[in-house]
Amino acid sequence: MSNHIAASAGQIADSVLLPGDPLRAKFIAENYLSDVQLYNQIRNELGYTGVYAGQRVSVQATGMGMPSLAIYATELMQDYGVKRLIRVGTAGGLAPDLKLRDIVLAQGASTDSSMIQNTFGQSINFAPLADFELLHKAYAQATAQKINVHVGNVLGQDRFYDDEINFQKLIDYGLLAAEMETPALYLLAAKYHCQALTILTISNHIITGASTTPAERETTFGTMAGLALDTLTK
Ligand SMILES: O=P(O)(O)O[C@H]1O[C@H](CO)[C@@H](O)[C@H]1O
Ligand SMILES: O=c1cc[nH]c(=O)[nH]1
Repeated sequence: MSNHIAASAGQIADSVLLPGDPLRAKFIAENYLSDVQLYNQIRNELGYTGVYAGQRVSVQATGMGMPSLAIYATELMQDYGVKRLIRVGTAGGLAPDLKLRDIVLAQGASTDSSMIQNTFGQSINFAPLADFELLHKAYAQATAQKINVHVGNVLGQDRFYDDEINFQKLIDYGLLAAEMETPALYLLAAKYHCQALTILTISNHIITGASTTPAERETTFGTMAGLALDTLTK
């Protein structure tokens, strides 16, 4: 057991999906995994281990924002020896060509969080990057399954409600979408020499104001979850 995860040694697989929402963890475990064991209910941040395509995989909710994700990612890698982590999250679209339910592979993650500066100091702007092997596999799986994906830089922002941020400037510099966890995930994966990737579903568009319904989101989460699981196991 770690500070926030109740699993005993060996109960968590080497490969883990990381949704922010605990109910998304439950949805993935119930609809995609067989032989499922619930290993964590602390704070309702549900964690499950099961089997997908003959391989053990876990799914662990992280909560919202980098401080929360950092707790789960750190404990998974440091205390449970997890090696591969794929965040499966929602994001607000920024790029004009992004449509609702599109999928984004986060190649890099820009941020206004102080977490990078707290790690490296003021003079280094560390670039949080996806693991190339996972990114390449996810892209290949998406292509084989005719899932249209966008690949590029995303914003991991500290605040969901942020009146100060200049989204237009970020769009001008090619950022695709905004979410709240990926820079911390990529930073910590680098620290622990693990592989990490974020796959995002566009749940709303920040500029146009378009938004999906909860029911629509559930189906699209399925596409993202299947892609992440295939990336980890095939
Ligand atoms: O859907 P999840 O994975 O929680 O991700 C996005 O949704 C939350 C905000 O509503 C933030 O956590 C953001 O990153
Ligand atoms: O962080 C997020 C997640 C989904 N949609 C947004 O607009 N922001």
